[in-house]
Amino acid sequence: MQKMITLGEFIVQKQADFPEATGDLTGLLSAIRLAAKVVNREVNKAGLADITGAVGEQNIQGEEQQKLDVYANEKFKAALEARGEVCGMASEEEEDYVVFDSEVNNNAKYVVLTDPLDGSSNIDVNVSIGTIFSIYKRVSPRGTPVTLEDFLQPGNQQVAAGYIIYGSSTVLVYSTGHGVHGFTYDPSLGVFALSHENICTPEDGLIYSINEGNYIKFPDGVKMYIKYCQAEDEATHRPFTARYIGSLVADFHRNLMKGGIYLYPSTMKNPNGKLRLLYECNPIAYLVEQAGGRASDGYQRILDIKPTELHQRTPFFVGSTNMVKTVEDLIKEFG
Ligand SMILES: O=P(O)(O)OC[C@H]1O[C@](O)(COP(=O)(O)O)[C@@H](O)[C@@H]1O
Ligand SMILES: [Mg+2]
Ligand SMILES: [Mg+2]
Repeated sequence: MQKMITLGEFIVQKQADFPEATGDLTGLLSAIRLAAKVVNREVNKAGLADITGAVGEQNIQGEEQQKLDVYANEKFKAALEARGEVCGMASEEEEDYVVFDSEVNNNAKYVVLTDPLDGSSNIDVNVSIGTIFSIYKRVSPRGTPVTLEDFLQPGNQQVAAGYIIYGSSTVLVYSTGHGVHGFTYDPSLGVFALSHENICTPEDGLIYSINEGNYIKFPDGVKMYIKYCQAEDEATHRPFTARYIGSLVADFHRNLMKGGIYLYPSTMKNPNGKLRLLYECNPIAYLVEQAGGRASDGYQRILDIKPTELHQRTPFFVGSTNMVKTVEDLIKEFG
């Protein structure tokens, strides 16, 4: 029987690979692990009155906030603030960045950006949802309150990123720049156990994920790519299979494991697309590159985009390298 390796053990083992490590990132990751367990317990009750439905307020995105959006945001915020490694947080559910203003936190090294609950439209209909997180070292001096600049770093400066998917099982997937690893939650033991070490995504896949309901609003290059996916061609195993859950984390996770591409292009209504660069696209792009895949806005590498606003959006094409390259070529040719 293979020995179970828990997330906690794995993080500590990996820390040993870096003699200069201080243990701060280890501490931070264990805070995320704790919050994930707390949120997971609540997600499993989705459908019961006290955790179902909207809170009756809109967030900075103009979206109806769901009770689980707010709950997850509060639990991750509390877990991160309680740790001395984090000086501030930015979140989809917070209009401005949050300063953890205590002497210990002001002296901390890291900032965290998060989408506390991804796939909100699927909460009440029992479809997989998730949490996404992105971690940077601060650029402002330690011992002072965190600043906006600490959050507006390009994705290529991330020191770690990951997501939790609350699905048929709960899986935490993360990377600190040394491969992508997945841990499945064992509720009987209350631990995340290593289940997917060194995830690599195929260069070519057979799945495409896009909300085709927006088809007429898509740029021509994207329309061409959808037609390409649907065309008959045995040599390239087309037509590809269309799969769209409507939760970025769930669509990405499936495609990461099997090979595929997720597309959220610009539309006439959303010329910058829908997804948020800082806490949806950057962490997912970091993971896919660590797994051998590719992520762009159709023209440039997502991780090289220099952010200017906390909640800025970007078109997003992510997944198997050759599939993303194909849609990029069509966008460059047809717009
Ligand atoms: O309903 P649409 O327009 O297809 O958008 C679905 C996309 O929006 C999102 O729900 C946005 O994320 P949030 O739920 O965190 O706001 C993604 O998870 C998903 O991929
Ligand atoms: Mg989201
Ligand atoms: Mg969200």
